[in-house]
Amino acid sequence: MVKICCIGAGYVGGPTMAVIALKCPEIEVVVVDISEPRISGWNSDRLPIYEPGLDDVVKQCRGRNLFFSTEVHRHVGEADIVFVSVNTPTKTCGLGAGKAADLTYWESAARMIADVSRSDKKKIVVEKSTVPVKTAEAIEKILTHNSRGVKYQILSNPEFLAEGTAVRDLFSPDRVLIGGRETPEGREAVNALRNVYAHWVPEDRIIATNLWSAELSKLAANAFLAQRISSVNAVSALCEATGADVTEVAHSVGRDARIGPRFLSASVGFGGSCFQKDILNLVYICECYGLPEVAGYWREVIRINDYQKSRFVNRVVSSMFNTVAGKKIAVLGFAFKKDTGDTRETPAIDVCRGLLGDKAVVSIYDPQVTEEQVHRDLAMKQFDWDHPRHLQPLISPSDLANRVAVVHDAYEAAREAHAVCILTEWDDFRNLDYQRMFDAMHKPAFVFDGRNVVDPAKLREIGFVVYAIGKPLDNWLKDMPAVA
Ligand SMILES: NC(=O)c1ccc[n+]([C@@H]2O[C@H](COP(=O)([O-])OP(=O)(O)OC[C@H]3O[C@@H](n4cnc5c(N)ncnc54)[C@H](O)[C@@H]3O)[C@@H](O)[C@H]2O)c1
Ligand SMILES: O=c1ccn([C@@H]2O[C@H](COP(=O)(O)OP(=O)(O)O[C@H]3O[C@H](CO)[C@@H](O)[C@H](O)[C@H]3O)[C@@H](O)[C@H]2O)c(=O)[nH]1
Repeated sequence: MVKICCIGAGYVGGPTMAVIALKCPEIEVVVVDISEPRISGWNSDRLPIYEPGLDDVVKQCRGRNLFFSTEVHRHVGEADIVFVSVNTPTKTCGLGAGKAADLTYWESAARMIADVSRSDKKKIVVEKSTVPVKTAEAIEKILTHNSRGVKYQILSNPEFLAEGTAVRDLFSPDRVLIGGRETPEGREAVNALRNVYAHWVPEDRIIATNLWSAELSKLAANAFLAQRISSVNAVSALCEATGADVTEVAHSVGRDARIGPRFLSASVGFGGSCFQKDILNLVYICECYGLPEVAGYWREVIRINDYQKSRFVNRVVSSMFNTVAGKKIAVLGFAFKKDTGDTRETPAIDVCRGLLGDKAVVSIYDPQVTEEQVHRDLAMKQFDWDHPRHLQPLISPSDLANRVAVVHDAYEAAREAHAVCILTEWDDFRNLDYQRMFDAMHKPAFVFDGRNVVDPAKLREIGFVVYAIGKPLDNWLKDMPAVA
C-alpha cells in the first residue's frame, strides 16, 4: 500500500489530503501537525476549519484510510510520498523583512524529513506550500546533504484551491501542476504523483513542467488574480468620480472573451493569507534578480489594495461630518470572504483599525468569526510595509475591550449605531431587514457597502445615506469628498 504523509494540517493540508483519501481508497493518507489542538480538531466532530462540504468528505474516510496525528516523525519516516504544506508567511524581521517568504517552518520540516527517513528506499517530497522560485533546490540540498541512503526526488505541486470553495476546487480543479527534475528519476516521480491525481482528475488537466516553472506559476497566478481585483478597484474610484457604475463597467469589460467575467468584483480590497504575501514574495524575488521595474509593477497591485481600504475608511469618516469619535459603527462581516471563518489579512482588520484610530466604537458581527479571534486580530502587530500610517494605530487592550464589541447578530450590531459597514459578502447580508435596522439606528443613518451586496436604491427609499463601492454617489457624499 502506498503511504502518503502530509506535514501541516491547515487550510491546504487538511482538505487536500481528505480528498486524496476519498478518491484513492487504496492509499493510506496521514496528516501530521505539531499543533495538538489542530489535530484533535481534525479527529473530532468540529473540524478546525470551516469549509462547505468538508465534514462529509472527512467523515467518509477518517479512520478508513485517512488519519490525523501528532506522531510526525513516525509517519514521515514510513511514507513513500511526503507532502509539505506548512506555513510560509512573510518575514517580519531581518533580511527581506516585509517582503520575503519566511521559510523557517519549511526548512525545519525538510530537516526533520532527513532526520527520520532511514531506509534505502526512494522518497518523494512534494512542495505543496507556496514557496519562492528555486526553493526546491534548497530543499534538495538539505535532504541530499543529510541523506541516510534515502534517494529523494523533489516535486513542486502548488495548490490552487480557494477558501470557501476548497472541496469543489479539489474535486474539479482547473489544473493540477506538477514540476519535477527533467531526469529519468524526476520523470518517474512526476508520474507517481500524476497517478495519484489521475484517480479523479482528467489527464489533460494534469500539467507537468520543470520545477522552476511550477514554483513560479503559483506566484504568477496569484499575482494575476490580485491584479484583476486591483484593476477593477482602481476603476471603482474613477466610477465614483464620474457617475459610472463599476458593476456595469465590469460586466461590459468581462463580456470580452479575452478578459472573462471572473475576479472583477470591486470590493473594499482583497484579503486572505495568500495574495499579499505571494505578491510581496514575487516583488522580493524580482528585486533579488535585479529587476526593479518588474518588482515595481507588482508592488502597485498592493498599493492600490491599500488605497482602496484607506479610501473606504475616509469615505466613512468624511461622510459622517469628518468625525466618528464616540459613534457606534456596526461592522457586518470580518472574515476575508464569505463561507470561511478565516480572518488572515482580512480588509476588515485595516478598516476597523482605521475607524478605531478615529475613535469610533465598533460592533462586529460575523457568522463564523469568534470574539477571541477578532480581538487577537485587532491587537496583533502587522508588518507595516507601506501601509498608510492612519491605518496602523496601536490599539491597547483596554481600548479594545471598551471600544470593540463582537455580537451574535446583525440587528444587535446595528442597534443605536450611526452607520453600518458591510465588509464581507455573506449571502445573509443581502436579505437582512434593513428597515428594522434603520428604525433602531441614530439618524442620519448610513450604510457603507464594501462588497456591493445591498441594493442602494432600496436602502435610500428606507432613508439611509448609502455609499457602495464604485456606484454613483448620493448628493450627501458628493458634498463631502474623501481624499485617500
Ligand atoms: N490557505 C489557502 O487557501 C492556500 C491555498 C493554496 C496554497 N496555500 C499555501 O499553502 C501553505 C499552507 O497554507 P495553510 O493556509 O494551510 O496554512 P496553515 O497555517 O493553515 O497550516 C499550516 C500548518 O503547518 C503546521 N506546521 C508548521 N510547521 C510544521 C512542522 N515543522 N511540522 C508539522 N507541522 C507544521 C502548522 O502548525 C499549521 O497547522 C502556505 O504556503 C500557503 O501559502 C494556501
Ligand atoms: O472579484 C473578486 C474576487 C475576490 N475578491 C477578494 O479577493 C480575496 C481572495 O479571494 P479568493 O481568491 O477567492 O480566495 P483565496 O482563498 O485567497 O484564494 C486565492 O489564494 C489561494 C492561495 O494561494 C489560491 O490557491 C487561490 O487560487 C486564489 O484564488 C478575498 O478577500 C475576496 O473577497 C475581490 O475583492 N473581488
